[in-house]
Amino acid sequence: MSRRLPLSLTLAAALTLGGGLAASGALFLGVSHLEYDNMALSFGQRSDERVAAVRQGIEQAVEVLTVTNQLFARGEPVSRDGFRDFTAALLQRHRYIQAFCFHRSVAGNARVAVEAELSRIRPGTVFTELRPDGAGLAVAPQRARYHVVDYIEPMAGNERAFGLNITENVEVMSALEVARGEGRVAATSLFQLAQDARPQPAFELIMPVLDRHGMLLGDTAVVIRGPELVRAALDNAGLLDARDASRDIAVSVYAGETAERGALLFSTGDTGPAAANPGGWLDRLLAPAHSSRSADILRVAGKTWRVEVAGAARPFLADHMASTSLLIGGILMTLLGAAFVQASGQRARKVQQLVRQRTADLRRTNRRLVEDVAARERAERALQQSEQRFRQLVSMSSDWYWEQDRELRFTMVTGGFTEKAGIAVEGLIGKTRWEFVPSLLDSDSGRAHIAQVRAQEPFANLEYRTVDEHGDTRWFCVNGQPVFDDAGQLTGYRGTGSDITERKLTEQRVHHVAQHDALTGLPNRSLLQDRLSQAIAYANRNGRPIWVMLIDLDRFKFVNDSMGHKAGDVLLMTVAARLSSSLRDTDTVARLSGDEFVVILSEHHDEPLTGDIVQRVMDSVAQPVMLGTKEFFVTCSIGVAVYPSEGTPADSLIEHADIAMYSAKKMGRNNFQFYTPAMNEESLERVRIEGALRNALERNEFVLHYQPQVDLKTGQIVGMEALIRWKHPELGMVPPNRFIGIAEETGLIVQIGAWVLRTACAQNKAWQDAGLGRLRVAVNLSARQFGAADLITGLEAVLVDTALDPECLEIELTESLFMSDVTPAVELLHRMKSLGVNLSIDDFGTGFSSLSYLSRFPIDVLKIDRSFVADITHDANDAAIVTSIIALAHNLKLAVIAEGVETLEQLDYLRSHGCDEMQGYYFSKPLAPDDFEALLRQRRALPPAIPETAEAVALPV
Ligand SMILES: Nc1nc2c(ncn2[C@@H]2O[C@@H]3COP(=O)(O)O[C@H]4[C@@H](O)[C@H](n5cnc6c(=O)[nH]c(N)nc65)O[C@@H]4COP(=O)(O)O[C@H]3[C@H]2O)c(=O)[nH]1
Repeated sequence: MSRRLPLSLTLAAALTLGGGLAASGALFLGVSHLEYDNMALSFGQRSDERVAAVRQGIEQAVEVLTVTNQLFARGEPVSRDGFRDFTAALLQRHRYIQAFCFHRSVAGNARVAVEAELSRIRPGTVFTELRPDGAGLAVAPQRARYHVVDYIEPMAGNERAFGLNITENVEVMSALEVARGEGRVAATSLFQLAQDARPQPAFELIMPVLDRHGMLLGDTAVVIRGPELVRAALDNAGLLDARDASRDIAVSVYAGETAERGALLFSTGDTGPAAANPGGWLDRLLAPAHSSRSADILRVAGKTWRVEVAGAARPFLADHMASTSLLIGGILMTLLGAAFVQASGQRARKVQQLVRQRTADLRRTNRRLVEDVAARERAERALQQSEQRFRQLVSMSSDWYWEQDRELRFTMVTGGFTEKAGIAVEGLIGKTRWEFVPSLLDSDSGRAHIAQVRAQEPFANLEYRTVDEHGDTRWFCVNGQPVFDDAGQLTGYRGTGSDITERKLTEQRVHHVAQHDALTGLPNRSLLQDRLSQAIAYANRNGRPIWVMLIDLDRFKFVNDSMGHKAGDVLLMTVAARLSSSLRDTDTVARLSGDEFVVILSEHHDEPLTGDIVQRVMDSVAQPVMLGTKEFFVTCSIGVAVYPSEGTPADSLIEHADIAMYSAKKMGRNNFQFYTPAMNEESLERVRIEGALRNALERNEFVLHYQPQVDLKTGQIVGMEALIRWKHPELGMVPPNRFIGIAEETGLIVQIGAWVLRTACAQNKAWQDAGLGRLRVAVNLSARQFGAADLITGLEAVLVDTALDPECLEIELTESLFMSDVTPAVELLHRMKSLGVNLSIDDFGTGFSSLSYLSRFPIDVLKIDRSFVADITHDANDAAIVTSIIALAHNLKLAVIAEGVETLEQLDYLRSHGCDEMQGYYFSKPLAPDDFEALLRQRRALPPAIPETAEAVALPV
């Protein structure tokens, strides 16, 4: 790489330098010529000013003399005092005047008189003349005529001139002649002023004084100090002012046409030819013709005056500042311009290099940029797609997206919040969540949320409730997390929200369903427990008792079975409504199960708890109910447990109410009982029974008793019902009513029932084998057994094993077995019937829902429940029911057997209405097998009926 010398000029720089210098020089010359012209013009003006001032000064002196001459020319005598006063003012004003004089023309013979006159003014005054050698004064010789100084002012300083004769002064006299000839003021040549201590050139202006006839009386003259006149004239014109540049200019005044030294009147400097060009060599070089010198000739007072003016030498710069500045500035600018061009050129080369480098760099950068742009475009596309996906997802999802600022105020809510939440976004923007939903400030979850966001923590699943624009309640669920900047400062929150109103409503419905009975809408067992806990807490707080009532409908089973489930449901709903309306709103009515209801009564100060409340409940239930077209009367049994009371812990209230209710039922239904500890004993006994029952079979504690069934026509025993008895070693003989229900509840009835069936069949076969007659044995079949899968096979096996003729076996079924689902029950009955056994319906009339089903059932016998039989002789209703059952059975070709016959009246009634058989204490109680066998052997019988009383249906045997 070649190295360039630092001083090597570029062509552009050299051209700039050359051009700039040439232009600067040309400009300098042009401007300097203008400056010279200006200088000449200025000098001319100043010179003219000075010439005019000199002229004016001399003319002013002429004017003064002319005025003074008028004083004497009037022809009137002029007093010496008047002359003094007259001239005093003029002398004061015109200081260059040496003296005012009046020369009187005096004849030679009048010399003495005049000298005497003058001596009076100034003693010793005589006529004097200048010596011819000019050395002082001498007494004038005798002349024919004198021209003496008669008046002179001021006297002081001019005393020697007083009485001076001037006839011998050629200069003065010739001037007088000129003045007399021209009739105006004339000036003398210069002379040295004799009376002045400091000799200076002076001249005299003179003007003749003539009488009326033109005779010369004398003349007036003014002696003038020449330099002072010129100085005063210049001064009056302001040309000697120190501020004026008078020092720059010299003025010379000559009394004459030429500049002779002897004629020099006044001078401030050299104004000769040497001052023609006062500048230096540069001026001579630049403007050789330039001159600052002038010479003017004036003609004043009959004399020529030469006024020369010359400019003083001045530094070149004083008059050429502009051109010089221009030149220097031009040179500097040229140098700077050249330097700039030089630098620019060098920089341009560097820039070129740099540009090449940068271009290469730029190409590389550009390639990278193109790659970056492509990558960025890909990233932006991906971001757009991502954002589009996000927006689509948000719009499709039930969620919305929200953002808050650092003050936790909403700044944005997207994702169709308005459509999804039913609330305008504007109502949310600018508010905090708790300003939007003030209830958050009052709830535990709300306060916890506020503390959480103030601690700048994320939060999730915050659920709260608000009201939309239609006034509907809406539930929201929101999640959020804080947003921080790079410095870790919180900038806000963002998150998602969703409308969970449907879910909440579903939850509420589920919760309601979970806690309420579907049929009656009353609280169920679960909610009952909650309400009970609250009531107990209330009781504990206030010291007031609560009552828990367990209400069980009497004979609901009958309604349900006889009228169908729908009627049963209607009844339950009616009772539920009546219970609710008969109690206060603060009391709880719940459905426990089936036909069991629980009421919680809390005592209030205005209404103590009394038995009247219970009675009121019973009365409300006991109102007639319309089920379809029929009117029913339903009663209920109520057990009441009181809290607090001895022996009833809080968690046993319902159990104790249940025990009390059982007690009420046992007392004959439509009744209520308060729980007592004794009732609990019975309950405990149930528990004991249940425990003992599990071992009873193994321990052979069961036995069967048999109750004879008698044909009402023949009076003969035609069969017997097998009734189980339990001989417990401690409890003694336990009747079936005390343990059959428990056995059914526990399922033990299936095994017990199988034992009964086998034992009864075996016993019957044994008695038949013993020749005690072809009897029929009736065995109760419980609902649990009826539903057992091995019912048919078990029955078959028993018949096979005992070899009893199936016709000698009667299975007693209850109506409720068929009510839940008729079709499978009918099928099962047919399969049982196909084995050859007889089927009877026990307790008929207490629960059958639809008699029309009877025709579909393959049954043989209807057993009239003993509750109807008990009152047939007293109660027309029951009698009518029994009559109807008998008629119905016979219409269906079924036999009818009445159980619970205890009196002859009952027997007669039944017999008279065509009942086929009877069973009851009137004939025999259930008997132990030995006793029953003895009865058979005795051949005990009823008196036979009168044959024509009724159409009978033969019972199978
Ligand atoms: N007041 C009165 N009662 C009379 C009269 N005649 C008979 N009885 C009683 O009436 C009940 C008739 O039996 P049930 O209706 O089948 O009613 C039976 C039956 O439902 C059930 N039961 C008895 N034994 C069995 C059994 O082996 N299996 C099943 N599943 N249930 C049984 O226990 C119930 C009660 O049986 P028991 O106490 O033996 O009571 C028997 C019997 O002693 C009378 O003139 N007046």
